[in-house]
Parts: sequence; structure tokens; C-alpha cells
Amino acid sequence: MAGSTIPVLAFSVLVLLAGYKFIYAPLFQHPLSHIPSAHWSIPIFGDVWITWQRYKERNNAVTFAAHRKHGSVVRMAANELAVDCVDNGIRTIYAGGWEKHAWYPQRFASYGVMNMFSTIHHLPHSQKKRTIANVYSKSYIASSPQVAANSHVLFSQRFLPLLDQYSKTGEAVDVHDLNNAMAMDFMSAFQFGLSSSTNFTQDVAKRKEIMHHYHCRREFEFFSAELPWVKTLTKRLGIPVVPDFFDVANLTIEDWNADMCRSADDYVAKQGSIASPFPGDEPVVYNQFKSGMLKLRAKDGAAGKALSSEQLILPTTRHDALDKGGVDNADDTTTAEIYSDMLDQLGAGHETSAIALTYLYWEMSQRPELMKALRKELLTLTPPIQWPLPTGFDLKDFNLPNPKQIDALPLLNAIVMETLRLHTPIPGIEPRISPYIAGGSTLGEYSNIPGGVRVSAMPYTLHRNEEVFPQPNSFNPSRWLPEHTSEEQLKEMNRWFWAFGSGGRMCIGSHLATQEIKLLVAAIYSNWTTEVIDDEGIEEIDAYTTRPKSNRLMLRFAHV
Ligand code: HEM
Repeated sequence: MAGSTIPVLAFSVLVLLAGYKFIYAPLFQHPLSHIPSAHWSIPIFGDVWITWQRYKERNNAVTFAAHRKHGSVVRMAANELAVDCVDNGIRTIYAGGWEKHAWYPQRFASYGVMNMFSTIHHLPHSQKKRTIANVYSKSYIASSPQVAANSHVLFSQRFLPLLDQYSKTGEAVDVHDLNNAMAMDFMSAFQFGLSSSTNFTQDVAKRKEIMHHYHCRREFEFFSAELPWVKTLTKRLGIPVVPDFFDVANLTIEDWNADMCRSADDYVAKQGSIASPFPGDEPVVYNQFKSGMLKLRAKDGAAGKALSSEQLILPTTRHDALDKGGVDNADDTTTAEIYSDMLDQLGAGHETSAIALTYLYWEMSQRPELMKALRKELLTLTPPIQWPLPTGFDLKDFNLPNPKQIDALPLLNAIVMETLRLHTPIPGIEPRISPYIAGGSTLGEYSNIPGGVRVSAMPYTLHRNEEVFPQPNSFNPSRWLPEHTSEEQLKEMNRWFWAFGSGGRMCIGSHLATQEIKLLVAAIYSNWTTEVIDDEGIEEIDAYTTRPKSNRLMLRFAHV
């Protein structure tokens, strides 16, 4: 009898222990168990539910629904929270300098190293950011002779003649493709100088080639960001979940960007011998970052170097001797880091602006009265942006208005703000890690949040708060105008507006993007109206960076 009791007893104890460890403790003793879960399975099954949602590209929708059901702080996985408030929310996390999650380097590193955007830790990030921040400041960009010279060439020789040609033929144009091209030309000209930059507006074959590589990676980025070990393991086992073309695309894009960096180096090397250099050829960003990094490293070889305390799997590896002078080697990653930052800024800088422009044109095209009102405002610019040039005018007589003047136009500003609110190019999660501090942190109404928790806020949810933005799903630029909205309410709207993030990791390119977007919109609606020809698939994909599902929008331009 005793012989059969002992195993039964042992089994019962095991069951009780397992029940305690796998059910009771996760349900009642986990440090996040006091926070409502987005799904019943989270306390017991941890990350399974949200990982599946992310794989199926439903993250933004399920997080939004969870906030509506449970409030401003919701548990999304075993050790992950979503936050949807300003006080005890984005101000604590982002203005408070909580460090980035490994999600960033896993997805956004390149050349086998981390760049400023994907660096996790505060110190190396801020050392790098300080080397370059001044060339992205609002005053620098608005008064930069380089930007002015390039804007002149880009608008008068590429963008406006092409749009004029489209309006004359009356053909339907894929403006999303065109926006990517124009934004890439604008961005790369600022980074590398016009002579070393892209000409995607006119060189359609090169545009298609690079954009193909750029976009074909998208559906597999989930694995790099969320489950990088699955990518590595399945590759080793010979059953890769991420196809080889993903790596080929990464390599192609890295090589293409490296060529522009080298071309900027060549320009600088021969600059002294050019009799009258064109101001637009100055590689402003590349020069500033390279010289800043070399100075930093000369003082301290470890300065600005991303520390990797975690076991990180980066999406790409170093693939050749990047620097012709041989500076880059296994110990000195400086060249790889410079190239990586250039590539990151090229990607961040063109895609986001293009998305914003696409949705702005789409919304405008459905509102003839708004196009008319905007044009009336734009005609007050001195000089107005008139294309084609009036008879008797020569290209050298073409001048764009001062960017400060364009920036001050209230209706244009309201339209851009509303587009960035409703169609935020980066609507998704911006994951950070809670700090290890005595007593834990407080988010929303919950205190004692321990260190090491993955925490994210999302523009998608913040921008849909009905109390701050009544009828949040309507495109209503008037809400940003002082004659429609009280000063107090406008202040509140600006506190919740989060298209560019906030704090030390806030977008470095926000002023460049705003100047570029406003200039393009001003140039277009001064001269043309737009009409939707085909907007099938215009709905935004549910992702970190969004875009139309169809990746296109067909419009027709008509001269006014
Ligand atoms: C409408 C256009 C843009 C939008 C909506 C946008 C949005 C954002 C957001 C939300 C972040 C924070 C992301 C996070 O922490 O996960 C960010 C960061 C960043 N953005 Fe932008 N961006 C835009 C244009 C640009 C441009 C033109 C550049 C060109 C340099 C740029 C470069 C960067 C960089 C380098 C960071 C990382 C900053 C850091 O870690 O300190 N962005 N952007």
C-alpha cells in the first residue's frame, strides 16, 4: 500500500508545484499582474498572442482596441506594456530617457553595426547625436545655402517640369512612387551633395531597382525585429523562414549607399581644385558626421560606440573593407558606423516624408474647396511659386520663397499637421526598457513597475484620443487653426501630437521633413489640382512604418 502512495504523493506535489509555478504565480504574483492584459492568455502563455498578432500585422489595431477596453496602460505580453497617455506616460518614458529595446538594433542596424537610431544606450547615442544635431536644426536648414541651392535645382529642373508634363498629358501618375523618388533626391542631396546624390525623379530604372530591394524586405522584417533567433536557426537547419533575397537586398542597398559615401569623399578630396564650386554639391550631413566621428574617436576610441550588453543578432554583417583607405577593420568600425548612419537617415528621411505626402494629396484630392483655399493662401507668397515660368522668364529668374515664409502659412501648416496626426508615417510601437530604480516606476495609474519591462507608446493610439482630437478619424485641418480651436485646446493637442516622438531620441529630421513637405505641397497646389484616379489599397498597413496596402496611389494633375 505504502509503495503505491509515495509515487501518487510525489506526483501530486509535482502537480501542485507546477500549478503554482505555471498558473498561480504568473496570475497573481507576477510584478505586472495588477495591470489589465490585452488578452486572457498573456499571464500564462506570455508573448505567444502578441507575437502572432505582430506576425499577422495586427499590432496597431489590437493595441488600440486594448486601450479602448482597458485604459491607458495595458499588458501586451509577459513582460511588456503599452502606454497611451502623456502624463505618467510618454513624458516619463521618452522625455525621461528610458533606453531603447533590442528591437531597434535587431531590425535597424546595418553593415553589421548599430547606428544612432538603433543604438540602445544613452551615452553612445548622445555622443553621436551631438556630432550632427546642428545641421538638422530648424534655423540651419531654413537658412542653409546648400538646401536653397539644391531645392532650386530639384524643383526647377526635376520636380516641376515633370509634374507639368504629367498635367499636360493628363496621364494618371503613381504619386506614392513619385513621392519616394522626390523625397530620396531631396534627402540624399542634403546628405551627400547634389553631384553625389540620387536622381530617382528622372532615372526611373534605378529608382525601380533600389525601391524593389527596399520594399521586398518588409514582410520579413518581423523576424529580425521580434524573433531574430528563428531567422538564424531556420537558416542553419536549411529551412529558412527568411528567403535569401532578403540578405541580397540588404547587401545591394548597403553597396548603393556606400557608393554615395565614397562619391562624397571624392568630391571633398577634389573640392579645393574646383574654381567655383556649386554650393549644392557640399555633402553637408556626410561631412559633418564623418569629421565629428573622427574627432570623437581621436579623443576616445570608445566614444559613441554602441555597447552591446545583450546577445544581439543584427540583421546584416560586415561584408567588405568599406573604406578605401583601409580605416575600417575588425577593431575600428568607424567607417561602418558612418555608412550605417547615412543609410539609416536615407531610409528614415525619404520613406516617412513620402508617406505623409501621399496621404496629404489623397485627402486634398477629395476636397476641391480646400485646394482652392490653400491656393489662395499660397498666392500670398513672395515670390509665388509659378510653373511653367511666365513667358519671357528664364530659369535663372526662378526663385523659391523663403522657407520661413512658407512655414508661417497657417492653412498649409494645419493641413500638414492633420496629415501627420491622422496618417502618421510611423504609427507603431517605439519600444523602450523600464529603468531599475528603487520602488519601481509609475505609468498611468500603476506604480511599482520593475526595471527591464518592455514599454511602448504609439502615435496611432495617442492621435486617436477623442477628448483631445474630437472625431479622431476625420481629416479636419481646421482643428489646428486658432479661429476654430481655443488656445488651451491647441496646447493640449500639441502635447498629444507625437508624429516625431519626443525626448532625446526624438526624430532628428523633423525640421528637414517639415520644410521639404511644405515646399512640395506649396509648389503643387500653387499650380495644380489633384484628382484621385485609383485609390484601391490606400488603407494603411498595420506596421511600425506604414504605407498604402497597395504601395501606390494614382492621381491626375490639372493645371489651375
Ligand atoms: C514626416 C517625416 C518623418 C517622421 C514622421 C519621422 C518620425 C520619427 C519618429 C517617430 C522617430 C522616433 C522613432 C522611435 O523612437 O522609434 C524618428 C526618429 C528618427 N528620425 Fe525621423 N521622421 C521623419 C523624417 C525624418 C527625416 C527626414 C530624417 C532624416 C535625417 C529622419 C531621421 C530620423 C533619425 C536619425 C531618428 C533617430 C533619432 C535618434 O535616435 O536620436 N526622420 N523619426
